[in-house]
Amino acid sequence: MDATAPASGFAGPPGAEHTPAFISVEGVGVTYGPQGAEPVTALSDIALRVPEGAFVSLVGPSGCGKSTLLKCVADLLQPSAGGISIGGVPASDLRRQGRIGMVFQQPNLMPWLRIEDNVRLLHRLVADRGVAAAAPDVPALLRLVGLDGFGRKYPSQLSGGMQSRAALARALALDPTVLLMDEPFAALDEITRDRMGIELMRIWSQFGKTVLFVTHSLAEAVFLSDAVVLMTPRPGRIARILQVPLPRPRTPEMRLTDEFAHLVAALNRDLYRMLAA
Ligand SMILES: Nc1ncnc2c1ncn2[C@@H]1O[C@H](COP(=O)(O)OP(=O)(O)OP(=O)(O)O)[C@@H](O)[C@H]1O
Repeated sequence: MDATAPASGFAGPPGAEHTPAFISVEGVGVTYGPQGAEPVTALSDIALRVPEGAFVSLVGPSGCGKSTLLKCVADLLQPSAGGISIGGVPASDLRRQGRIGMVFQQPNLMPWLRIEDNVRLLHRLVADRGVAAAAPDVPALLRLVGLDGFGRKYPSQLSGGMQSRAALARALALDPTVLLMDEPFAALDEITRDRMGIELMRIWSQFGKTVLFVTHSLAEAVFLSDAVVLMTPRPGRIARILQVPLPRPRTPEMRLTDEFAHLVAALNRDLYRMLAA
C-alpha cells in the first residue's frame, strides 16, 4: 500500500495525481490575534491541491486548525499568508454568489421556519443582496436527502439525523461549487452517524461536488474519502496525505475488511507518533 501522497499536497483519489487542482491552497498560514494576548499561529504553510469532484477529509488532534482551514476555504477568514482559489477564482467571489455550501456540527436551522423555507433561506439572502441565482428546487433537494414529505414540518418536529439532512439540503440549495462540512455528524449517535455516512456517499455520488470534510473519526474519514489529510498539532501543518484505494461505491461491509482496518491503523499510528514526539 503506497498511501502517502507526494509532497506537492495532492489530495485526491489514487491515479488522479495529474488532474489539475480545483481547490488550490498555497502557502496558507493563519495567526490569530493578538487581542491583548499572545498571537496564536493556528496554521503554517499549508499547501493542498484537491481535484474537482474529490471527497477529502481533514483529521488531526484537537486544535490543529482543521476548522480554521475550512473557514479560510470558505472565505470566512482571511489567511495571514498565502492564498486560496476554487475553480480558478478567488473563494471570495464564490462566497458572494452563495456558491460555497457549508454544513456545521449543529444544523443551525431557523426554528420558526418550516423545513422547506429553511432550505430556501440562502436563496432569499443572496437575492436580497442583488445576486442573481436560480431558485432552488426544494422538493427535489428534500427527495435527494431523504426528507420527501417533511418540507412542511418545523425543525423541532424532526430527529437529529433528519435535521442534519435538512442542513445538507440547505447547503446544496444554490448548487454550490464546493461543499465544506465541519464535523457535520459529530452530534449524532453512532448508528445514525454511520447511516448518515452511507447517505452522504449516495448523495455525493449524485451531486458530484468537491467536498472538504472535517472529522475527529479516522474510520469515518477513511470510509468516506478519496484522500485523508492528517494535520500536525498546532501550528497545523500537513503531516501526511493518505490516499484511499477502496473502490466506489463504498458499502458498509467495506468497514469490516482488512484493507479498511490497515488504512485506519496507518493513520492512527502516525497520529500517535506525532502526539508522542
Ligand atoms: N478566533 C480565535 N482567536 C484565537 N485563537 C483561535 C481562534 N479560533 C481558533 N483559535 C485557535 O486556533 C487553533 C486552531 O483552532 P481550530 O478550531 O481551527 O482547530 P480544530 O482542529 O478545528 O479544533 P477541534 O478539533 O478541537 O475542533 C486552536 O488552538 C484554537 O484555540
